[in-house]
Amino acid sequence: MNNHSETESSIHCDADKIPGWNKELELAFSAYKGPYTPGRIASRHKTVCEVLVSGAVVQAGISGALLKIGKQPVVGDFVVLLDQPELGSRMVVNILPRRTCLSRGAAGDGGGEQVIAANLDTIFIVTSYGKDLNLRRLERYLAIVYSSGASPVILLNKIDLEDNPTRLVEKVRSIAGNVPVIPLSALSKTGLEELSPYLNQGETVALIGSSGVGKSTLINAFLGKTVQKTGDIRKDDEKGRHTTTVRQLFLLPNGAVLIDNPGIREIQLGDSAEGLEKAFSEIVDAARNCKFKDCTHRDEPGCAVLKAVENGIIPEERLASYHRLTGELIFQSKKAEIGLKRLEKEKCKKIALDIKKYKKSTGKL
Ligand SMILES: Nc1nc2c(ncn2[C@@H]2O[C@H](COP(=O)(O)OP(=O)(O)OP(=O)(O)O)[C@@H](O)[C@H]2O)c(=O)[nH]1
Ligand SMILES: [Zn+2]
Repeated sequence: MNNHSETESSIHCDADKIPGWNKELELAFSAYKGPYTPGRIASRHKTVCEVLVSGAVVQAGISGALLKIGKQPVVGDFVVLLDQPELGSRMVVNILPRRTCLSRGAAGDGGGEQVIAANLDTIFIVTSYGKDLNLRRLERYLAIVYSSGASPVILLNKIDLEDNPTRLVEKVRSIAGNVPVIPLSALSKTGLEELSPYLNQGETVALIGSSGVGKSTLINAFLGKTVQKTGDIRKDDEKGRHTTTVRQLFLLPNGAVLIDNPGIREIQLGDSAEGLEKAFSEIVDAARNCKFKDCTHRDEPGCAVLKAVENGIIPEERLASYHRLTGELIFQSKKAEIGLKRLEKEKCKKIALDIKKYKKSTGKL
């Protein structure tokens, strides 16, 4: 395939610099001499990527050698491109070190983690008034975002549909700790200015949240035009139709970067132990006074967490949520372990077969 032609794309790159490029990346890239150029992944398809380079969006393939060692470029990645115009080829040959990365537990029985996007400064967890507002789901998102290394901000979209937004904002704040909770309406463009502190030049913000909460509408509002199709909500169950299909990076006129994520219906915790501790910091704090170091806060004597629940300091639902998510985490890591063991077994089998083949070919069998 000739992937060297510059593509027409909905992604705009007026800046003659790669957004988010910094000194650390410069240093990492300085190891590459010759026909190599830096770029940033704007969208990833199965075998091709759209890549922001200085002042343009280009298409590039992914080097087989890179995939072979398990490196998968994702949206937001800063990459090294090998340009060979004489061969009509442009390839992503390496991924520069990731500052932060948003992952989720991989689907299927192999366990492990799947990186969704990289090099994010802030993650907007978008939820909306109505049935989507689910504190337990927000707690899960918070744990995932904390473990990514990016800072979470909760957006409560569709305030135009709510008579008493303050009550709901307070409800969300009760589980959010120090995380900002911002009520807004993407459709009527109210409250959007509250987001400007997170959208400075060179900063990268990703949006996550269920399908239909208004992520695409929000991106369109920021860009001042329709770049992402939005879906109508089915009246009966308020579940959004899945309208966004590709995870994509958008450049705002001021040089900030927004990354949309298609509605993630079921997001698993992956390897978010640290994130979980941050999302439930009041439980972790209370647990320091438990009698036993390995207290599970279920029925042990001298459990300071259970006492805090009894005294109404920690809501019972918070502890139940913590238990449920901790259980999931243990399940995920077991799954990953089983997956690894299976992989090892397969590897051993292959080595044994190779030895057999070798012996056969040399007449030793
Ligand atoms: N009333 C109201 N409706 C909104 C608002 N924001 C978005 N919507 C509507 O909600 C529906 C879903 O919005 P989208 O922007 O497509 O949602 P999404 O989160 O991008 O969904 P996916 O692409 O499936 O992940 C559309 O019909 C929007 O017009 C808002 O602030 N108020
Ligand atoms: Zn305890």
